[in-house]
Amino acid sequence: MTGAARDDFGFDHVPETDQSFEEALQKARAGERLSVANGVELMTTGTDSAGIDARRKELVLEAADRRRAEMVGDEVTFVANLNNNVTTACTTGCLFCNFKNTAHLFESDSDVDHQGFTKTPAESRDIVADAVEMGIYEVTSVSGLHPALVLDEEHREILQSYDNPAAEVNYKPPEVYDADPGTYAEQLAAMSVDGVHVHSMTPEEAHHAKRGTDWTYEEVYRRLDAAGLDSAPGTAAEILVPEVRDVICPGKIGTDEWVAGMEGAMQAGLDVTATIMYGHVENEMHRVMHLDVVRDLQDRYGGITEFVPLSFVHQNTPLYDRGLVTGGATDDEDELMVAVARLYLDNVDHIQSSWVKFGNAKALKLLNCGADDLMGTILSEEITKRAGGEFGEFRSFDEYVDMITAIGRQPVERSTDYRTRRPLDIDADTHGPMLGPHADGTPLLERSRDPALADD
Ligand SMILES: C[S@@+](CC[C@H](N)C(=O)[O-])C[C@H]1O[C@@H](n2cnc3c(N)ncnc32)[C@H](O)[C@@H]1O
Ligand SMILES: Nc1c(NC[C@H](O)[C@H](O)[C@H](O)CO)[nH]c(=O)[nH]c1=O
Ligand SMILES: N[C@@H](Cc1ccc(O)cc1)C(=O)O
Ligand code: SF4
Repeated sequence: MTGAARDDFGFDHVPETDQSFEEALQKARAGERLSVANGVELMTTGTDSAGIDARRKELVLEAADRRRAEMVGDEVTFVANLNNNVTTACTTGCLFCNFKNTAHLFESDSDVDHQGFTKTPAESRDIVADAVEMGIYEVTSVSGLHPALVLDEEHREILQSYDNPAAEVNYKPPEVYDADPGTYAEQLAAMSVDGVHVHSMTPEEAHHAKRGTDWTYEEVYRRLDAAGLDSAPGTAAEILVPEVRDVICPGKIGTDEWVAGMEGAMQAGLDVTATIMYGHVENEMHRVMHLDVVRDLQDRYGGITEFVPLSFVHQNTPLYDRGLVTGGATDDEDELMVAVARLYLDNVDHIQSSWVKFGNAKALKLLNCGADDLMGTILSEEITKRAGGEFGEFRSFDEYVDMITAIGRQPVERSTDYRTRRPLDIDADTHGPMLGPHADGTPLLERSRDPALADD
């Protein structure tokens, strides 16, 4: 187990079943659909004894690795992408998050210093344009819920029509703040440089983009699509069980709302990803219940391109500061999370191993536990770094080739939706992206217009 005192929360859902580990393993090996009880048996290496059994764990990892090979083969994919976070101002206050800064600090009359930022649409465009010139295929943009951020001008008018917009619908006009983020539509349009793929608007952000209106998620995502959105990240999922959300993110949308947001995105024709953020107060039952919500959603809509296990980074977070946790997931837990995700999610093709959360060595190990994707180049990172993560903000194509060939697999540059795939020539002298609108095979940083980056 982790250092988390998980028994202290009095949860209704606990990792207990009337099933056996052996039966669950046998079903997993046979490719049969697993029940929640089966998943818990695998995730705990058996509820018949406490702690992780090393021999049983190896059997679960082996079954998941074999399933990965059957489902998607030996290629390891990654995407040439940039993270561009628009603002760190947020009013939600999730206890696992150190990315956000309390939104009122951003107001012009605040004299409290803070490390946060808000970019205007023009600033976002410049940052994305530079990365597109370097050869990226995708920009990922996730942000805090800034009170001045609205979907579009029609949304702003609706919010302004309330008697007390700040109290009723969490809206304050941009004039109150030092920097104006514009609207979501303006930000998406600004980031849509030369056809680069824009991956943005989590269900939490979509909820913010519809606050105070009777718009459906489908309608909101259609408007965002028209503004330039290409696919949506399924973060804000955390653990999709209400009793866990009550502890770690009471201000956030609930499980049903997250599902409704994802459904709306898929109804609007967008691909989505799905995530889990684990290794804090939750137990193995919660993790598997979460996988069940994702599998059910995928059965109904089929638009989830990948599942991303995000291991909780604890160092600088309120959960850790307040003593609610004493650490994150152990190596055993990370391995079993990836493996059981592969075995449980029989309808999701790709499982991501995140080097920014795990570091290179563990990320590679997880590619032998059921994962087949190694994330993206990202070029900059704020969420993990601010939480205390230590694995940097960028990986080059050369590093990707070195890492993936070191475990005997084939590196493949992918599009966000995985439909376009380019196996890399591992014998070439240098490796760079080829799929982005301006990509020509030159290594990413060599083509930067920003001298500070090019000198790296
Ligand atoms: C920081 S939020 C930004 C987007 C938006 N505000 C939202 O909540 O969807 C994106 C995701 O980062 C992840 N995250 C935040 N803090 C983290 C931490 N300390 N460790 C791991 N993941 C974290 C959470 O899964 C969260 O949903
Ligand atoms: N896993 C993390 C990601 N993943 C996003 C991917 O890089 C990519 O955008 C997605 O696969 C869609 O193509 N990004 C982070 O910033 N941090 C992560 O931990
Ligand atoms: N930005 C998120 C991760 C993420 C983004 C997009 C995705 O599709 C998946 C995961 C984080 O750092 O935690
Ligand atoms: S996870 Fe998202 S919603 Fe929660 S505090 Fe962080 S930025 Fe805000």
